Amino acid sequence: MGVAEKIKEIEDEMKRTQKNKATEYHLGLLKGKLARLRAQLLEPGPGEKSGGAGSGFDVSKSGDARIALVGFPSVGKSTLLSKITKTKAAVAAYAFTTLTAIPGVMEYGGAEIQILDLPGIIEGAAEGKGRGRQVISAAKTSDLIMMVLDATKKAEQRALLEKELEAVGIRLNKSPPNIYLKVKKTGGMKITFMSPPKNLDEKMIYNILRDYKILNCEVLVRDENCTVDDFIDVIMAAHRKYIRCLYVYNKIDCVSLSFLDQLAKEPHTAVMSCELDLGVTDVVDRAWEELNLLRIYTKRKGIAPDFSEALIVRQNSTIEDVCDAIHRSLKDKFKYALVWGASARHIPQRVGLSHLVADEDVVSIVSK
Ligand SMILES: Nc1nc2c(ncn2[C@@H]2O[C@H](COP(=O)(O)OP(=O)(O)OP(=O)(O)O)[C@@H](O)[C@H]2O)c(=O)[nH]1
Ligand SMILES: [K+]
Ligand SMILES: [Mg+2]
Repeated sequence: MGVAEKIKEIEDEMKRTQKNKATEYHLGLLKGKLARLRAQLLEPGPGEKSGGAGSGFDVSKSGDARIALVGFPSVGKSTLLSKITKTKAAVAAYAFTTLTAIPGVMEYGGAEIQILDLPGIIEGAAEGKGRGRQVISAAKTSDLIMMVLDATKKAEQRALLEKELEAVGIRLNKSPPNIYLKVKKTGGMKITFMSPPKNLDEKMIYNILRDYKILNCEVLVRDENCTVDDFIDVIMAAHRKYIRCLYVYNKIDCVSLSFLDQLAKEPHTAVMSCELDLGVTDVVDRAWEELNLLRIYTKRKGIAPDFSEALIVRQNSTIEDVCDAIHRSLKDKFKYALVWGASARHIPQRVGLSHLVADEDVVSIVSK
């Protein structure tokens, strides 16, 4: 039996099994097995390279961050790429117009963001339908997934896509579960809960670990809300990727205003019409926010700052991080910095290395 058939068999058994106290441990074990098989399915087959060199999906990363456009066919992914970058991808009303990964560069206030337009994916993509596997592997390399959805299509499309991404180990808008797991050579299993868990117990964890042949280890569950799925994610940590996701509903020119209002209220969601050029700049701004990056403009004494080139640092960065981004030894010569912008109490503010910077701050470093 092939891996795909084994997966199908387990999924069918899970559907058949009623959820109750008596079946809970058995279902937990099935979930664990399913996670293992799914990881196996993603391993490249004989003679098949992962990502597939030459397959049109091996795009090298460039710029400060990468955003992947993921969605069903003909939702407008390529239309969006053509709108926000200089790259022109083929756009057409038929499904699977795009067959490979097409990179473009989006300039955003001195930051350069790579946008990866991908072929449409369909239900069953995780199991290798269409080019699903390559598309999802490409999406896995991104810093943000923009899930492009068709506002005129049924609401289920979003859940279906989420399920496909889940199946290959992508976790959207989630943090890694707060569970510590250390595999050891000897000593048996030591399982500890920081507070009584609501959805997990020692027996469940013990059974799953045994099934994974992990017999010596230390487990500390730090969050009372952790579930069996979370625990399996921790065991499978090498195959899990936690990625931010912005849900983008396109084609709002074809829906009613009240429906539009309803969509726009969902979390991590933006709405647009590429056709009417409505909301596209808002989508771009929202994507930038979701990336959690800051643009810092440096300024030399007596010269106006250059806003065409930004230094990119992570959220919660300090002047010290800004120095490191400019040059590794700069902070050794650091005397103070002058800051103009949202992080400054007055303008300019004279600050030290520990000062937290904000997006679009202008910084001038004064050295000894
Ligand atoms: N009404 C409307 N149509 C749009 C909008 N944006 C794109 N389209 C149309 O939707 C169709 C599909 O657009 P594409 O950009 O090719 O879609 P895609 O998601 O890249 O499709 P695949 O590459 O086949 O997966 C085209 O006919 C576009 O003209 C929009 O905002 N409103
Ligand atoms: K299309
Ligand atoms: Mg396309």
